[in-house]
Amino acid sequence: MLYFKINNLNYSYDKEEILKNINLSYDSREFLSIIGANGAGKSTLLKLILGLLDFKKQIEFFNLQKNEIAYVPQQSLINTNFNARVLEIVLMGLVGQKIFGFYTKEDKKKALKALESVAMEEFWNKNFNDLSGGQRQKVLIARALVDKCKLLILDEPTASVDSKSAVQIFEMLSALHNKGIGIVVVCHDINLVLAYSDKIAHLNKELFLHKNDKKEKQKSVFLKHLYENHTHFCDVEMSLEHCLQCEKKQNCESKILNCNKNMSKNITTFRQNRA
Ligand SMILES: Nc1ncnc2c1ncn2[C@@H]1O[C@H](COP(=O)(O)OP(=O)(O)OP(=O)(O)O)[C@@H](O)[C@H]1O
Repeated sequence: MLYFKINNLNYSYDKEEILKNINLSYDSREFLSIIGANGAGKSTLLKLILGLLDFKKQIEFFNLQKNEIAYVPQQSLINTNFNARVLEIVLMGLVGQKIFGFYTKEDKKKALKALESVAMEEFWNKNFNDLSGGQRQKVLIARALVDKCKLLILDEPTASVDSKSAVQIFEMLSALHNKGIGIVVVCHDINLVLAYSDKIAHLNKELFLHKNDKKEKQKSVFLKHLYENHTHFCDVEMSLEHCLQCEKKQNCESKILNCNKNMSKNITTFRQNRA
C-alpha cells in the first residue's frame, strides 16, 4: 500500500543545499533502507518526512495519518540523565494523549505488549540506564510501537551496538515488517542493509535507488559469515586465555597472530567474492 511520495524535493539550511531533486515513493510492503556518508542529509530527509522540519510541500501521504508514523531517533540524541524504568520509557510513547504519571491499567498493558513485541518484557521494571546499548534500542523501538503505528522510521538503530545485537534488531524489524508495519531505516552497516532491505536509497545530495531482489540470498550468506567468524573469534579468545596462562607464551602468541591473520584474510575473501 502506497504510504508517501516525494516529488522533486530540494532542501537547504540557510544557503547550504542539502537535498537536491529527491524523488521517492514508499510502499508499506517494502523494507526501505537509506544509506549515505556522514552529512549526506539522511536525518534531514527523515525529519522532512516526519514533518519535524517546516517544509514538506513536495511530500504527499496516502493511507496514513500523521499519528500512525512512529520515529526512533539516533540513540546518541536521547538524554538518559534521568532515572526512569523501562515501562515508563515505553509509556512515554503515549505522550500527547496523556499527562505523565496518569496512566491507566490499559496503557500499562499496551506498554507491556509493545515490550513483548521486541522480546524485552522481562526488563519492564529495570532502570533504563542499567541496560546495554542494544537493549535500550529495543526499548526505544517498543516506545515507538506502543501507540498505533503503521510506519516505523528509525535513524541508525544499530549505531553503537555489537554485531550480534545489530542482527537481532534487524531480525526484529523484519518480523514487525512481516506483521504489516512499514519500515524506513537509516543504517551505515551495508551488510545488514543488503541482507534485510527490499529497496535501498543511497543519498549523496541526490538520491539513487536500488531494488534489492537478492535479499534472501544475501541474508543467508551474511548470517553464515557472521556465525563462522563469531565461532572463530571465540576460538581466538579461548586461545588467548590459554596463552596468558601458558609458560611458552611465545609460541601461543604467534599461533594467535596467525589465527588473526587468517580471520582477516577470510573476511577480505568473502568481501571480494560478494563484490
Ligand atoms: N539544523 C541545522 N542547521 C544547519 N545545518 C544543519 C542542521 N542540521 C543538519 N545540518 C547540516 O546538514 C547536513 C546534513 O545533515 P544530516 O544530519 O541530515 O546528515 P546525515 O546524513 O544524517 O549525517 P550522519 O550520518 O552523520 O548522521 C550536514 O552538513 C549538517 O551539518
